[in-house]
Amino acid sequence: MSRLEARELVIDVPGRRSGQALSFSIEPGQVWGVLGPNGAGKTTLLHTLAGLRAPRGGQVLIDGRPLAALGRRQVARLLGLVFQDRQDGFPATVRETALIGRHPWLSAWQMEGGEDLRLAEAALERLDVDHLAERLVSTLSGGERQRLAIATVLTQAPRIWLADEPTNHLDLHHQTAVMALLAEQAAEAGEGRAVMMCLHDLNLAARWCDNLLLLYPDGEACWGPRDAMLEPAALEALYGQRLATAEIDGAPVFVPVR
Ligand SMILES: Nc1ncnc2c1ncn2[C@@H]1O[C@H](COP(=O)(O)OP(=O)(O)OP(=O)(O)O)[C@@H](O)[C@H]1O
Repeated sequence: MSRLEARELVIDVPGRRSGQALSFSIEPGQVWGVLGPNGAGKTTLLHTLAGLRAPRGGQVLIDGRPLAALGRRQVARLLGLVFQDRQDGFPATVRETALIGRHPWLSAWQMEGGEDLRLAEAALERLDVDHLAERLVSTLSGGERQRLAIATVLTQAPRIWLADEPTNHLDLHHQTAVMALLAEQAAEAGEGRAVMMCLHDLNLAARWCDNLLLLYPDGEACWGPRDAMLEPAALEALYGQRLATAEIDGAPVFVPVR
């Protein structure tokens, strides 16, 4: 079990005055969504929580220990990040790429073993890219790449998931499948994981997240249980966009109004 905590955290958005200090804790079993318009700082927040960017102030802690005090390998075992953008570093197949998820668990020159391969194959199958295992990543479609990125983190098997727009490029079926996977990671009996994701789709957030953090372009923020945060007037202010609201299957649905 691992909990991820932001304590008086001030993220460093270049060229912007320091925004609100963020103090929240993502508990095992919880699924948090980060909402906000383009440029609000969602990716910056996720990268700061992952220890890839220094904050202007405050701390990130895992199970009460400052991230800065943990080694990179230990962080990589505990925390997985699905990036919004990715480049092909060198030619690699889909299977080889998924296996990169095992690197935090191997020593410097250790080759992946049978169990690593089994985990990678299971993750590729779960993300519906197992039929592409021999293909070069450079030949994949946008949605296939996105599913491989998630399969790679699934192979890594972290206790904490940070996902930057995990449904980017995905068709409706795969959007739902990925949200179900992330919810399942959080809910897993006995070993629930802490999950936080940035989302642009309010309706996915309303359906799948239990806590929401709203990030405004001026650095202000608010967070809390989903139902309290899905206030139409607050969401309209967040996006500068009028919304119509309905309820389907017990969950609110938001539609932009022209
Ligand atoms: N290296 C950098 N140099 C200058 N500005 C930067 C840099 N990195 C990020 N920014 C700026 O910081 C702001 C926050 O960026 P960030 O990627 O966190 O936003 P976001 O909320 O994830 O946006 P989006 O919804 O478009 O993905 C943006 O205005 C961006 O242009």
